[in-house]
Amino acid sequence: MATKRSVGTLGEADLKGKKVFVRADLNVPLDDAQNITDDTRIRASVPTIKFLLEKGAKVVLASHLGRPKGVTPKYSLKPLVPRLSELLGVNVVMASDCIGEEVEKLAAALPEGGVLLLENVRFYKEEEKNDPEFAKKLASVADLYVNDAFGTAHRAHASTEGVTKFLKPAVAGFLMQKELDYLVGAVANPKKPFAAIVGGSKVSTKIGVIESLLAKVDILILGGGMIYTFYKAQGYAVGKSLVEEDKLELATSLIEKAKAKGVSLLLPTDIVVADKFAPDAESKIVPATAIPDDWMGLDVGPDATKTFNEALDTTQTIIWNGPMGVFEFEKFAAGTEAIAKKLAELTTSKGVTTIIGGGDSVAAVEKAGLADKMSHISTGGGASLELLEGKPLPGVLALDEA
Ligand SMILES: Nc1ncnc2c1ncn2[C@@H]1O[C@H](COP(=O)(O)OP(=O)(O)O)[C@@H](O)[C@H]1O
Ligand SMILES: O=C(OP(=O)(O)O)[C@H](O)COP(=O)(O)O
Repeated sequence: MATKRSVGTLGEADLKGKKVFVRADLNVPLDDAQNITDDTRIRASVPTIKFLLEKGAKVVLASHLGRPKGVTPKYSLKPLVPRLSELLGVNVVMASDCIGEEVEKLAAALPEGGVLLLENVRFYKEEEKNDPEFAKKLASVADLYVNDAFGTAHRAHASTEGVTKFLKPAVAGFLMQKELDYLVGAVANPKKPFAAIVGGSKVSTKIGVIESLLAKVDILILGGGMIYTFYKAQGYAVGKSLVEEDKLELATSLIEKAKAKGVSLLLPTDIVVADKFAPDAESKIVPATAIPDDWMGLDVGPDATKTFNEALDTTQTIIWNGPMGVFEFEKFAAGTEAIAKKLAELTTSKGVTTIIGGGDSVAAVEKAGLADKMSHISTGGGASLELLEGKPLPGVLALDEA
């Protein structure tokens, strides 16, 4: 297994009075009014932080939110403060930056059992560049490091990887440990037939994962924004749908590879198209081969759902990452809801192992009220897929050995 599991964890170390830099993945979905629409990732981060507070530590909490280019108010972590404070039972103090003088002062003033939330680390381009100077600045306000950001463990960024060069010990939090324990086990030896369902909008990241998935799975179902690149590669018209022009050749070769490996690669046969990207768009169901000009595919159609369900009925293990459509808009939520229902039914009535990963996929399952019916809800979509591929997760590799 490429990602070692025996990472150091929070033990009985003397934490009293220590400043602990906790990297969490608080990348939660927010609506236009900055309300949190799914707080799964915040709730999942609570046990580690609470443990530290109960031991008398001072927590400096860091996360990214979204993919901002520079300082962008829309991606501030401020809207998370009330919910975090409520869940932790303390008044979380928020800094207006993640490094610098103000942060240093606030960190120095933290009482035992206090929490300082830093502003979005991705407001600095140095974060994603894993810049050592930036990592050093982040590290300078703490005594030790805890990484609980499983959802970001596949990124070698300053706050997930670089910072471990400056803070020792560097250990995994409870969420990180729980995710690795479950996923490494389930993925190393999946009960077969094994299916992966991949959708969502992060096409350029996820299309690369598909190649490795073909070596592991028996069935690969594609949905979401992923599919239009495949259609275009096959010569179909895709209207205004999401397409990654530079991935067309890759899509063609993936279709061929799936055939050669005997993997059943299922692309939707029908699509729900919209005349604009909006909740009140006009919509209609069309064959995947006949997407009209000026329309865009925003969900998979009912025939596709039927075919997917039949294929899933034959499986023993299913990993799902990425919604089938723009489920945030009611008109385009049916394909995603159908998958959520099918997986819940297979888990509860047939004992199929179902693993759901990714902020938005989990939000969709929560929205459908089915989260407690799945075998494992993972806080990482891309991270769980990369783990499944057998790729090392830099955020995990950087931690101390147990
Ligand atoms: N056909 C589509 N066109 C554009 N966006 C889509 C489409 N289908 C799904 N999406 C969007 O994909 C987003 C989730 O993508 P992604 O971040 O890759 O998933 P996850 O967070 O589960 O890993 C959702 O906000 C959803 O609206
Ligand atoms: O939401 C996340 O990933 P996911 O959508 O694959 O679950 C993580 O917070 C990582 O975010 P990134 O893909 O912008 O690095």
